[in-house]
Amino acid sequence: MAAQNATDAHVVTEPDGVRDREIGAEQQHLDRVYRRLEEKIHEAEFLMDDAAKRGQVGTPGALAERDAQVFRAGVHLNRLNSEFEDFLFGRIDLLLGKDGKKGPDGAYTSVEPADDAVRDDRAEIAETLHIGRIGVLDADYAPLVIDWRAPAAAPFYRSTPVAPGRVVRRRVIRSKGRKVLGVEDDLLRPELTATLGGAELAVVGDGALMAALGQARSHTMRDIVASIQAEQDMVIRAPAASVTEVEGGPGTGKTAVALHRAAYLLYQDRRRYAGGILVVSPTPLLVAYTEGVLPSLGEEGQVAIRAVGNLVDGAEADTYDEPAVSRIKGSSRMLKVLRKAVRGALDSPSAAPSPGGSASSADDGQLSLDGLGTAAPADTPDRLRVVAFGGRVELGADDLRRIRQTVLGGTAPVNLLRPRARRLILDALWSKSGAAKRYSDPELLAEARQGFDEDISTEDYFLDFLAAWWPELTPRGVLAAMADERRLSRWARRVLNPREVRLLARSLKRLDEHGRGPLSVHDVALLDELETLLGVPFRPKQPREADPLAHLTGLEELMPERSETRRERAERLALERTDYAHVIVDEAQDLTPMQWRMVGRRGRTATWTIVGDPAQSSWSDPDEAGAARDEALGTRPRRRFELTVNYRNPAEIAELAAKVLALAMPGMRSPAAVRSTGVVPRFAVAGGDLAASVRDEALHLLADVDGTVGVVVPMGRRAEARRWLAGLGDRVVVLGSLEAKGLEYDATIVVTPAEIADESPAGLRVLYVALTRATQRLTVLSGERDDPDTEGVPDLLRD
Ligand SMILES: Nc1ncnc2c1ncn2[C@@H]1O[C@H](COP(=O)(O)OP(=O)(O)OP(=O)(O)O)[C@@H](O)[C@H]1O
Repeated sequence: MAAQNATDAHVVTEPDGVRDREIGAEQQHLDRVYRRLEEKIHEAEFLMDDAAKRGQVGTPGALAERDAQVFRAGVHLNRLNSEFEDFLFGRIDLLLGKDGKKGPDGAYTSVEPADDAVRDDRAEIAETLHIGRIGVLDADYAPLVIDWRAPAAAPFYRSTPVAPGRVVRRRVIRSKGRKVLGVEDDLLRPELTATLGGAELAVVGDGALMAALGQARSHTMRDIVASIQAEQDMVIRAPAASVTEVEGGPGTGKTAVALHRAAYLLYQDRRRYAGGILVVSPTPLLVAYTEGVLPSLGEEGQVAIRAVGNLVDGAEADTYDEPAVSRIKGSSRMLKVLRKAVRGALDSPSAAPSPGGSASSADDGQLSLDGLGTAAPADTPDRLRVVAFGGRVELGADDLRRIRQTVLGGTAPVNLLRPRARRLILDALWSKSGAAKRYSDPELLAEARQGFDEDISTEDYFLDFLAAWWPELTPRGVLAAMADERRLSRWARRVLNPREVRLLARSLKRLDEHGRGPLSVHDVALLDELETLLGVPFRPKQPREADPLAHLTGLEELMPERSETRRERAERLALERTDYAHVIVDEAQDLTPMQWRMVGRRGRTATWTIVGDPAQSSWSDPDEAGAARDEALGTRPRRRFELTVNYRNPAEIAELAAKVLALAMPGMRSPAAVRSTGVVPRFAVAGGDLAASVRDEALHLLADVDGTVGVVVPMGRRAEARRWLAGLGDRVVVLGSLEAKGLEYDATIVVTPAEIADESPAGLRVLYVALTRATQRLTVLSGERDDPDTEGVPDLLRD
């Protein structure tokens, strides 16, 4: 059943004066809470003051103690200050519980009422709990406010008239600063005559959910903490173990639920999750839209929200490839191509960060060597010549090729193979020098060999040769090397067809020879894969400079620098690829196979929450993406939830969108809209001047709604559409069809639907996304290609 707990609940029209009296009662409670908060702020300030004084003692112990105290007090003060505004939002009035046990928050723990709590449909309220963004206890440790994430707050969200538990009345309190503005009640046991302190329980208002949904939208998402619905609450509070998968149509609250879940997990187990929750979002626009939600829930800094194109440090994708190229770059076939490319790129100098390698010759010692890659500084040397024991020893192109092939034989990361290559080169030189024959005594032989190795391998020429012949490759460099169509077709043989090779190579020409230049969203997953395939070689740590505490602790003496052990290296590599404790994937249906691999690497030991809607997928091959998702999640058990109610679109808009859903995914059900506005979508037809039509429609909608207007255009029309709408103010936003994902506006114009649908194989699903962004008004503006009928209804949206 749909979780319309607030909408199903019984609502009573209150007699005059009741509302004011009830608001007054809540005001009194809020005043008490504020007095208590002020006391706590004084306590925190005192603690900081005291801690600062202790710091003056100056011993290392006192310093550490001061730091810890100041930190704790600072966090405390910060939380109190930031959550001071509007943090009390709910109240539940409860029957007597089955047992009389209280939890750590001071509330009774029983979910079910006592057998004798109700007699002849009459009952006395036994407990009243106020719910807020943080918990506040009074001086006697009785709860003034319960944290919304505490178990005692769950009935506020979960109780329905069908399963009310102990809840008789649920109240949403609206306040601003210190002032209570209003209350909205739902009666969950309408059959009861309940009393509180002898007086009959009052019921006020027409439902908090509807009040929340009717508000004008701004450019940022609001939290839904005061009106979370029962089916949403089940997801938010689901145990963190393994994988929680959530599916639901547009507007069912998936993004909101995912963010509230992050806050809930932090509350449940802060030690485990602090700093370790990653939220992967499809676009930077959605990141910007949602990033205020967690701070409004009192969680700042512990959760990283990153767009999928910004997951790799230092790589900010700001470009979209055309659909045919995205399909190639996102496909798991790329893995084979990249594996070949990292090995092949050793012969393409641009893949190295800076061309090294031109070695100078020298004949001034017992040994000299000469890396003869002289044609151009960046060329790979094809000969190595040393003078040893008075004679010349040379490795030619064939020798070097053989050594390289031997070293590259396995699947180890290419950048980590240089030590092995170096060893084989020295072996080959030694063997060619014939020196082994001169020593019959094995000890002398070993000594001579050691000397030979040390002498050669410390010479600058040899180091230069190695740097040129086996350069450290960078992911960007390899990507740039793939822009060479001839080379790419070698690496992609039997994986990509010639047309695909051409498209891929051409799209990478945006980058210069070292891979600098604008990256597309799909390039980023390739870079991440390349980084794994290449490996990050160990670099000895630079001695640390001026650590002020070093002389106090003596730690430097206790821990001298050592070379890295294999285990340390494994740990370091694991750390470098930041691994999160929990990964939340929003709009999961859009991740390509290569992106799943990238995200999977960030959650190898994580628990997961994955929210998405297959009907909104812009990826053309859901089966391939599904397989990559399975691989990223491994064998972890999964728990599935479905969200069934659309809180965003009025029924009139949802019905229209359902027509496209029926074309895009026949048989798929769209979620039930929770409200209707009575305003049907408007159909308009652009005359000869599309720009003027779009502008006119935008002006209409600006007059119709108080909040935002989103204009969704085909990806290729983004730049011109921005010009068409210039000067209309910041309530109007232009979006390419792929950028509309996850966002919402009070009013939306969908421009030339057929063009959006034709943009890619997943175009109909992309159009479905565009049609489901509006909370109040929708205008569909057709062009010629839409074949509109006399009413202006485009072919795609007719019955
Ligand atoms: N319980 C609720 N109370 C108030 N508003 C809600 C509730 N649930 C969802 N909403 C609102 O409904 C809108 C849609 O929510 P959200 O963006 O999380 O949905 P979604 O499932 O991620 O949608 P889409 O798949 O289309 O991106 C938001 O404005 C959100 O605040």
